[in-house]
Amino acid sequence: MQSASEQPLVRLQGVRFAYGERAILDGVDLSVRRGQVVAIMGGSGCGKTTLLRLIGGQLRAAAGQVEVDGQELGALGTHDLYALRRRMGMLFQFGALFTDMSVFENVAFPLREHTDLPESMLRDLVLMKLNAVGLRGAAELATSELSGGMARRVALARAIALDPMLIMYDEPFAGLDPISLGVIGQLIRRLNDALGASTVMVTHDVHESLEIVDYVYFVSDGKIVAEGTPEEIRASSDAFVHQFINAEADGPVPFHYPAPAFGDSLLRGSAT
Ligand SMILES: Nc1ncnc2c1ncn2[C@@H]1O[C@H](COP(=O)(O)OP(=O)(O)OP(=O)(O)O)[C@@H](O)[C@H]1O
Repeated sequence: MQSASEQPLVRLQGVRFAYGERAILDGVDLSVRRGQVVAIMGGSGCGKTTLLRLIGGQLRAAAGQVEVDGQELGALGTHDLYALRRRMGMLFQFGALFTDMSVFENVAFPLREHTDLPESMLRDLVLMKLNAVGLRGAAELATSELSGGMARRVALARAIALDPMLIMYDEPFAGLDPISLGVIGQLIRRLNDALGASTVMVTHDVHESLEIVDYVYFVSDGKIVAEGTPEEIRASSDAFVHQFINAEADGPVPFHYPAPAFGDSLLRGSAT
């Protein structure tokens, strides 16, 4: 039997999920070992965010198991699920900040919500988190005074405010210039290691991610179609991986939505 420290922090086995009749995931196996930064990649709409929401317990699998820190989410009651969720930091697309609060108050928010810390301790903690993302000096700024890259860093500081064991990011690089993108990538890695946490991130930025992650899963058609370390991914001869990392328009994922031959459509004088 594996000891707790050898057990993956996150383990999905045979996970199926559907929105109504529409199957999104079908037999997904995936695991995140403690201390790892893992990327989930795949085309638009393939179910990456859905995977994060299943791990975060906001959605329940229709079949299979989702385990976090040895606990099977499907078996947890609301109270235990909330307790587990408190130990996860989540930064969903663009990590919207509260615009009517200062940088300091944005990071303080989860601490005020979930703890009864005295104000002086709370202040020290917020400043430590802001320091970790290089923005201690920006504590009193309004969110309107931040650049896009700075706002993302504040969102990161907020996501780690409660020292999570698992940090999840959905498209952490979206909309960033190349320099901020590099800064955020390095921060994701550094914060993970400094906190002794594990990280799962959903991203389209293959090259940035391969620099900082330990392992990558590729999702397509509801399944994991490829996986490996960055070295294995770079060396992979798998057609899907090749298409994805070289940003080719056509490959196993076709450029064209299925349609009758173009000539037939034109002859019929219809768009289909
Ligand atoms: N609440 C919902 N109800 C019904 N369908 C949904 C819902 N949320 C998402 N979907 C559909 O499920 C599929 C998977 O969505 P998901 O957001 O997980 O994809 P994704 O891989 O994260 O996409 P993207 O990279 O474009 O963000 C999409 O086709 C989406 O349209």
